[in-house]
Amino acid sequence: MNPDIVKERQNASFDVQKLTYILDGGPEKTKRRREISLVLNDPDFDEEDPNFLSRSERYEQAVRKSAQMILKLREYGISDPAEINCYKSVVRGNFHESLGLHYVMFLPTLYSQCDQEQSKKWLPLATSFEVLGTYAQTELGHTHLRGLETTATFDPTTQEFVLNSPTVTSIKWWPGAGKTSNHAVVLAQLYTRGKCHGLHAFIVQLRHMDTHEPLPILVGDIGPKFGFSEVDNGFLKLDHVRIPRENMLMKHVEPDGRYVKPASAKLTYGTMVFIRSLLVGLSALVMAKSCTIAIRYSAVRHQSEIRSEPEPQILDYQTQQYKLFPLLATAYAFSFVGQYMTETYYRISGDINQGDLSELPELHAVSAGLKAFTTWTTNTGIEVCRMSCGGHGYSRSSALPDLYAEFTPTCTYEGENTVMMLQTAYLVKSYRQAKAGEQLRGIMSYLNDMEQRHVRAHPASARPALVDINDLSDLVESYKLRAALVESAAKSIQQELQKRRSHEDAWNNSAIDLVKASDAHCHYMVVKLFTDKLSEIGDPDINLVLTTLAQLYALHGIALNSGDFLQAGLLTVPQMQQIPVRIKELLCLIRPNAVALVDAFDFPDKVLSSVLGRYDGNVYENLFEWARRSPLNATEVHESFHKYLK
Ligand SMILES: CC/C=C\C/C=C\C/C=C\CCCC(=O)SCCNC(=O)CCNC(=O)[C@H](O)C(C)(C)COP(=O)(O)OP(=O)(O)OC[C@H]1O[C@@H](n2cnc3c(N)ncnc32)[C@H](O)[C@@H]1OP(=O)(O)O
Ligand SMILES: Cc1cc2nc3c(=O)[nH]c(=O)nc-3n(C[C@H](O)[C@H](O)[C@H](O)COP(=O)(O)OP(=O)(O)OC[C@H]3O[C@@H](n4cnc5c(N)ncnc54)[C@H](O)[C@@H]3O)c2cc1C
Repeated sequence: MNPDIVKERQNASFDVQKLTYILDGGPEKTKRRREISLVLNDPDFDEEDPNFLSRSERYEQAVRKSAQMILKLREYGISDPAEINCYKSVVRGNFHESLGLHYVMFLPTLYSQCDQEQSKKWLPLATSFEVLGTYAQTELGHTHLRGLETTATFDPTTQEFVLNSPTVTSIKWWPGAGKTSNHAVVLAQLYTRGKCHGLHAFIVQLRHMDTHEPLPILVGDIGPKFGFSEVDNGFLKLDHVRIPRENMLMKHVEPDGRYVKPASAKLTYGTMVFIRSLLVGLSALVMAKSCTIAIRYSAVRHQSEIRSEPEPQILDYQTQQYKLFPLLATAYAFSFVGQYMTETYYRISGDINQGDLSELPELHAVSAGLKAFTTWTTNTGIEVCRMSCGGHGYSRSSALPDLYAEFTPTCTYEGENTVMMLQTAYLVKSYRQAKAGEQLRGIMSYLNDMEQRHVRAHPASARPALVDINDLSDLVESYKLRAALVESAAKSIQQELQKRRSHEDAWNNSAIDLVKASDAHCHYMVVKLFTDKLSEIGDPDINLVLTTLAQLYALHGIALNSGDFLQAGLLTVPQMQQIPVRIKELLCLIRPNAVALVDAFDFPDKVLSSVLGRYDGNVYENLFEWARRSPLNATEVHESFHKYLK
């Protein structure tokens, strides 16, 4: 064990194990997660570092691993979805799996959109992996749902739907698993009795069940990407492909071609809401991994000098702390927000299953906003962690380049982030309702205060600044008032409308304000949820260290967005000047606990797959050992010497 890292752990002021329990949701859950993690010792999962393999080898290794996982899950009798998730995330490490779409999109779509008869037919096939599915929605030319071109036309004479990609732009593009899957949920515009009824989901067989040869359908892999090398993101061109009427999910078309309207057309989009909710937790996980790597490495890396003494640990540099500790605070904040998002998703989707759709718009708005907010922040954060590890951070052995490449598409898939932020129509709507005197419920209820509390932009001089920057509840209140930026967005739309612009143009001309408002709303939610969580934590040592992190998260966010807080008169200039001073104090308070705080995330070394983030801190000898395994070192003299240099 590296002596620096040993010393760091001795300095901790709290019980790391107890904090792990809080993050997992209780000691029982930690125990079970650790039991599941023992799978890492299974020699059947031994594999070559994917960084040393070609794309095709990576795909093959990933398929083998996916197949092994299925067999092992059966062998160990793991069937609880949360446990399956935990198992898979341990085995997957930092990469994705070829069967990912089957688990995260195909199966959930079947679960939520099959009727009884369909469930009976498809669920056994899909859960036994005879049917391997993907989710084919996006097209070469469009992702915007109303713009999708693929059609499904009902033919009552044969009781079939005819699926067609009429143009190049209508070819399905990006559905994961172009080579792996034999079925797809295809999203297509439904036509019956000559009328279009919008987007609906259909189960389409793509490949022969025995030979895996494609049916008369063009299907394949779209080629190498920035990351996702384990995944065969695919293309799919359907040329008048016929499927039985029973393959339409939720069966909205009667045998005579009559269309039966669903309770809400948006229920077809349910799987996207599900994944967006999950991505909040994924952001927390990846931010936690990145911080673990960068902070452990910073504790063992010595460089340069502060005083004329031996070289200090780079973690002692104030600038290094300023790079990493706000991200550490963010990882904790997002962990608690992820827990909230999961609970909220299951609560509201439970109500939806019972026929109560009243909270669907809020679930959509919150999951879209938090997905965008947390993935954007994490995306930037991973890169800061990589840079903070200097040259060794650039090596694939650090895992940080892979974490970035695998995570960055979360800002794009499942709804491009700006587009998701623009789903703030709900915010503006809520604002208008609150202004009209309606009492809002749930997370939007802060807008009820609008009129009474005059929550709106004021010049600094007009508002007495009562904020104590050391008091978290005051900071939460300031974020809440800043979230009233939605008022500026609503006003901008109003002004545009007064200029006789159409509603659509008024919206587009206010889009920057709308995204800002959405961002401010999400930021408020994160600060509030982090602060609320503190009241549940009884252990005084842990409460203290997490309070320090929450303060840092809140103050750092204000420092980055000082213009908003000053403009709205929420803080005065002298208070603003105090914030960097307080931030520096908080960095000093966090410093002795930094390694313990990342240890509490409890990532086994094999899951981190990072030479820099090793628990034992023995970085250099392992870096050397990793480099020696590079395929270029397989021979002492590379063949290119004989071919070209000699
Ligand atoms: C843990 C998981 C880990 C890792 C994952 C691993 C592997 C997976 C890897 C990759 C998977 C990627 C899969 C995909 O990307 S699938 C494709 C995803 N595509 C999108 O997300 C498309 C994004 N676009 C949209 O969702 C829509 O186009 C839109 C932007 C939302 C606009 O919708 P639209 O209906 O066309 O038009 P509007 O007029 O704007 O909306 C009408 C109305 O409906 C409301 N609305 C929209 N969406 C929803 C919804 N999902 N639920 C509820 N309500 C919705 C909208 O707010 C508006 O409401 P009004 O009241 O204003 O009418
Ligand atoms: C790794 C990966 C896996 C994927 N897996 C799947 C899958 O399995 N199945 C599937 O169906 N799809 C999948 N996708 C597709 C994914 O869902 C889309 O790429 C995503 O929804 C974004 O759409 P787009 O690529 O068309 O971007 P565009 O919408 O073209 O975005 C390009 C730019 O235009 C801007 N823009 C677009 N519309 C607006 C607007 N209304 N207002 C303001 N700005 C706007 C965006 O902000 C962005 O800056 C995957 C994508 C990736 C990268």
